[in-house]
Formats: sequence, structure tokens, C-alpha cells
Amino acid sequence: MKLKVCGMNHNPSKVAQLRPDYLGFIFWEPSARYFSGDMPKIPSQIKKVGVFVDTDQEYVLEKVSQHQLDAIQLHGKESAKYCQQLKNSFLSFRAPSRNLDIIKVFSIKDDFDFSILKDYEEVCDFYLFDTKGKLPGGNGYTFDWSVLEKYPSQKPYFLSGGIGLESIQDLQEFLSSPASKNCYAVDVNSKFESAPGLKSIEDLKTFIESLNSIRN
Ligand SMILES: O=C(O)c1ccccc1N[C@@H]1O[C@H](COP(=O)(O)O)[C@@H](O)[C@H]1O
Repeated sequence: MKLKVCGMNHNPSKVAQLRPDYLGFIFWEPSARYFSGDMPKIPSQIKKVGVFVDTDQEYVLEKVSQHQLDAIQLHGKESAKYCQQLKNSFLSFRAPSRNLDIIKVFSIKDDFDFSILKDYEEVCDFYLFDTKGKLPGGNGYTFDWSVLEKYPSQKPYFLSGGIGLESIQDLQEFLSSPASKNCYAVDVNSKFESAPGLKSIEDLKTFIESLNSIRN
């Protein structure tokens, strides 16, 4: 099980020392976690993810290039066509040896119509399931993960939305259930903060230890 820590702002280098698989940077200006600084040096094995919400493709590509992003997380209502166009544009301006993964987010309230995924199957690399809330993301609430029992795809997905230290037992149960078959990564954000964008290193350490014990 991979781990993504999102909403990097004030202490990304400290979080990077914990060696998560992914670090997320929010490029949606209204967010309290909006990242506008210089990218610190991050070990190359940690993938840098840019999080965008219904924005111009030029802006996305500019950030990809400026910060050498490895993946983009599309956290709005981006269409499958938008995802395809982004991938094509990226391929046309980047050396083919570099990759850009597209993570398309879908927000879940009580139930979810998985038929919507059909259009995205060919044009993104991962899905991410978050909780529907007032904001596009970072709401800090979990959704009922049993919805994923009906997940119809083989595509790996990130499990997100309000995951915190108190979620460990639920995670353990979920990850040993058939519903988690294609769960590729756990994504954490606001539940590990003492202020927006300032991650609690001690809490993350505790979480990583627990996640590792579930993984083994
Ligand atoms: O965190 C934000 O401010 C944010 C703003 C706009 C889009 C996405 C955002 N965060 C993403 O939301 C999920 C869930 O976060 P949480 O655990 O509920 O706080 C996470 O993937 C973040 O990348």
C-alpha cells in the first residue's frame, strides 16, 4: 500500500524525510494550503503531485514544468477529453522518457454511480476517491468505504478524504476486505495538520508505522 501526503506547504522537507511515496502540492488558489513557494529538494523516489481544480491546461503545464511534477491530481469536474488533451500536450513538450501520471478525483457522498468512470478508463492512470463536501477537497471527512464494494474497474485508486490516526482500525478492516482489491494508495491531508499546510511529523510517523504493520 502506497502513501500520499497532500497539502504540502510549510514543512515539505520534514515530511519528505518520512519517505512517503507521494507528496501533494495544492495549486488551487482559494485553498489555505495553496502552494506558491519554491519547490524544496525532494528525493527523486518520492513523486510530486500537483493538485488542480478546473483550471486552464496552460496553468497546469506551467506548474508541471516549473516544479518537475510527476503526477497531476484533477480535483474538479474535468472531463475525460480534458484529461486526454493534457496527456497529449505533456507528451508533445516533454522527453518521452518522462512520465506524467493523471489522477482523476471523484467525490463520493452516500452512493456513487461508477458508470461515470467508463469515459475515463483510457485517459487517466489512477482514480482517487474523496468525500464530497463544501470545498472541492480537504474537507476532512471520510465517506462510507463500503461503496467501493461495487468498484467495477481494474484501475488502481487512491483512498482519500478525512483519513487520520483514528482511521487506522477502519483501514485495517477495509484493506483486508475484497472492496480494497484495487486500492493502491492511502491519501492523507488535513487530519495531520496543526495548521493548514503544516503537517504533524509525529502523527505522520505513528500513522506510517501503523500502515506498515497493516501492509505486512
Ligand atoms: O486540501 C485542500 O485544500 C484541497 C483543495 C482543493 C482540492 C483538493 C484539496 N485537497 C485534497 O483533498 C483530499 C482529501 O483531503 P482531506 O484528507 O479530507 O483533508 C486530498 O486528496 C487532498 O489532496
